[in-house]
Amino acid sequence: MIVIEELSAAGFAPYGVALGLAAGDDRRASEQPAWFSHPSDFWQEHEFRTGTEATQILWVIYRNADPAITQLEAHTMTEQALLPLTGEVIQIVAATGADGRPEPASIRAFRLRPGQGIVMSPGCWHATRIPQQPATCAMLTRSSTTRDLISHLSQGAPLAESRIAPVNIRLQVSLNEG
Ligand SMILES: NC(=O)N[C@@H](O)C(=O)O
Repeated sequence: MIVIEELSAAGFAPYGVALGLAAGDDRRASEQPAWFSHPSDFWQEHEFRTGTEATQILWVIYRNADPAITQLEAHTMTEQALLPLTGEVIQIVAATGADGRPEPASIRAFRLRPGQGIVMSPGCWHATRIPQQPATCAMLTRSSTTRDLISHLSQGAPLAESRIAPVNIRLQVSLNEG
């Protein structure tokens, strides 16, 4: 049973970068490019990398609330960012084990709230669930990875830029679950 954790920079570090958590003072103290003024602040959270292919913005609507996860997906050529817009999502992540499959001991689940986000490192195994209501998210990914995924999903073509692995995971969705 996997407990759903609140997102934290340290907790997500093995899988990528947590976004939207820096407190005001931390933003101002950062060495990263930033500007702070009365009308608006902007600061760099991450420089997104998609290798030699174009970076793509996807709008994604997640509707799956099933606490049982039977497969994880990993994109091998690019980072992937997920930014909840209209509601919370639960991101299940895992590192790769010595056998090249998701490492069971590394499986964790993080609650992503609007205003937060994550950047998953290339190869980060993942699946997404919603706690209740469907949620629209912005996703940054790699155009060729999306084309490759769609051809697999729609025509069964072999994956070139992603991997899918079977798993047997169950999220703890209530306190009285063991
Ligand atoms: N488009 C795309 O890559 N989607 C998946 O990675 C996903 O996690 O939804």
